[in-house]
Amino acid sequence: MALPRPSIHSSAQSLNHRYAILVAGGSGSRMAADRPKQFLLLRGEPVLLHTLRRFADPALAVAEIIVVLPADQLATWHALCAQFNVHIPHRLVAGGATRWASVKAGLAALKEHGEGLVAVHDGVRPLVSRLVIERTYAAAATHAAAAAAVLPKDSVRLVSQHGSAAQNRSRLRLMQTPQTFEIDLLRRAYAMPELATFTDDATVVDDLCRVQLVEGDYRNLKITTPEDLVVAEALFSMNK
Ligand SMILES: Nc1ccn([C@@H]2O[C@H](COP(=O)(O)OP(=O)(O)OP(=O)(O)O)[C@@H](O)[C@H]2O)c(=O)n1
Ligand SMILES: C[C@](O)(CO)[C@H](O)COP(=O)(O)O
Repeated sequence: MALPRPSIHSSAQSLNHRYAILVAGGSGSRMAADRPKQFLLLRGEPVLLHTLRRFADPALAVAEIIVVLPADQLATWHALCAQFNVHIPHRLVAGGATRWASVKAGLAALKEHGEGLVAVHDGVRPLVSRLVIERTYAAAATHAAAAAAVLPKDSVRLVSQHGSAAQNRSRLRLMQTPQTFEIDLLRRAYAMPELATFTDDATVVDDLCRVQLVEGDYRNLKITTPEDLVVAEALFSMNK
């Protein structure tokens, strides 16, 4: 059961400190490319570089960006940063076997920051807009936990051994990232053991605090399978 938000702000000022963890520690098995999908090129540049740029927007005032990568891909990223002349400050962290483990590793790297807000974002959602990022930080400042989500556009059915049953899609939401939290809250959530039901950060936090949903964006797609890259190329020019 979700409890009322547990945290007490030491000062409104502390919640103005913004951090971001970009998780890019996966292998991209569903993309089945010759390299992890976060390194594939979108408009001639690595997907992850686009994502990093979105969070480095000065208007967002993110104080520190942590990038989580597979442990065996740190050198690849260093080489890409040299090749693409990347000078955006960020800290690199080796991830884990699951997304949960990678977020946890990113959080550990934020250890000297006790207060503030941290946005967790998939490194493979390169088209996220400043507006959506800003919305999650703003809602987390008020509600302690916030996540971007959109309404399903298709009809939805729940399948079982008896067949399938239509669902009321107006009561469903498709979860996106960023998912943004008070740092202390997210730390307490990630101190608990990993469960198979954790598919995003909201599911990790749910038992501690109600997660406020904010309007996401259909263009904020997660690059998962090959056709997503084609769609992302097309969407790029209409994304701000
Ligand atoms: N051990 C992992 C697994 C996933 N991720 C990150 O979590 C995001 C969402 O995961 P997903 O799309 O599933 O990425 P992959 O795990 O790379 O893809 P797949 O499941 O197809 O292997 C991605 O940015 C991915 O890099 C991560 O940081 N560490
Ligand atoms: C976190 C996420 O992007 C929210 O939609 C999603 O749950 C990640 O799922 P994946 O199976 O790890 O790609």
